[in-house]
Amino acid sequence: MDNNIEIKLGNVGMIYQADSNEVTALTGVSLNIQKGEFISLLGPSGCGKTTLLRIVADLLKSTSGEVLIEGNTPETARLDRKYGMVFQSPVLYQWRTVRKNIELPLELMKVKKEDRRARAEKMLELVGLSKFADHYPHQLSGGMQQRVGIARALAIRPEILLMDEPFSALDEFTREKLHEDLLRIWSKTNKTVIFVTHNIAEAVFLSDRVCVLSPHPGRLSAVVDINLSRPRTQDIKDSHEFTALVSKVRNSFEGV
Ligand SMILES: Nc1ncnc2c1ncn2[C@@H]1O[C@H](COP(=O)(O)OP(=O)(O)OP(=O)(O)O)[C@@H](O)[C@H]1O
Repeated sequence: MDNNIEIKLGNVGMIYQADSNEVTALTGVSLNIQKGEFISLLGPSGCGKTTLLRIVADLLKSTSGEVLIEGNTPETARLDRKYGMVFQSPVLYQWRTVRKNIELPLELMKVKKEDRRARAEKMLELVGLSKFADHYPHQLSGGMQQRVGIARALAIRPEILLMDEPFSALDEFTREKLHEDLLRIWSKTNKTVIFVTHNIAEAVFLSDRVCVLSPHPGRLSAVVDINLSRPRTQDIKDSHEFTALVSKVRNSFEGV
């Protein structure tokens, strides 16, 4: 086995039972994800992106196939706290300060107070919010709240960061800034990232590989290598290579 493979998906399928109907959300998804890789799951609404992310996270069990996280089940990986999750809405506790929101998972893990404090400080610095540690969520912009969500996910020191359309509710300017910030954080922390999106340019800008999911039924129709140099800044979007990759990804959808 390749020691560098962190996540192995073998012929993963998911059939939901909805009343008397069956919905095939995913069929035959096979993919190996390397440690430290930045992967996007890209596709239109209903192609099974969230389903696949939830299967990896052990929030759902696939109905066929196999998922291995460093050779173990997703359940083992979850219990070992290998996952950090970031959702479209950061779900912050309004009565807790930014610092206290970031400390919350550490409290649940019974991490000592001084250690919690120190880790939260480090995370605040990483996401550029040190000055806002004692603010409450409603005092922050949407982009800042999402940074708190990222800091909280990273506080438990997960190996794998699972992100479900984390920036889709943000305006274009904020989103672009967060793209660059996320890449900086990723390069500093060496996490494996699975990033769900339906935005082609976002997937190309961020990823090492873009996994294209096509609908009816949800399946992996292509995996496109994004061999753009790093670090990446917004001006890369003006390059011929970038536009060529966006076209290549767009042309790899089937039945959309
Ligand atoms: N709990 C459920 N019961 C029945 N069908 C479901 C359930 N959850 C999802 N589905 C169906 O499975 C398919 C894939 O859904 P999923 O949410 O994974 O897609 P998605 O690509 O993440 O979509 P979106 O971009 O809109 O979030 C869809 O047809 C959806 O209707």
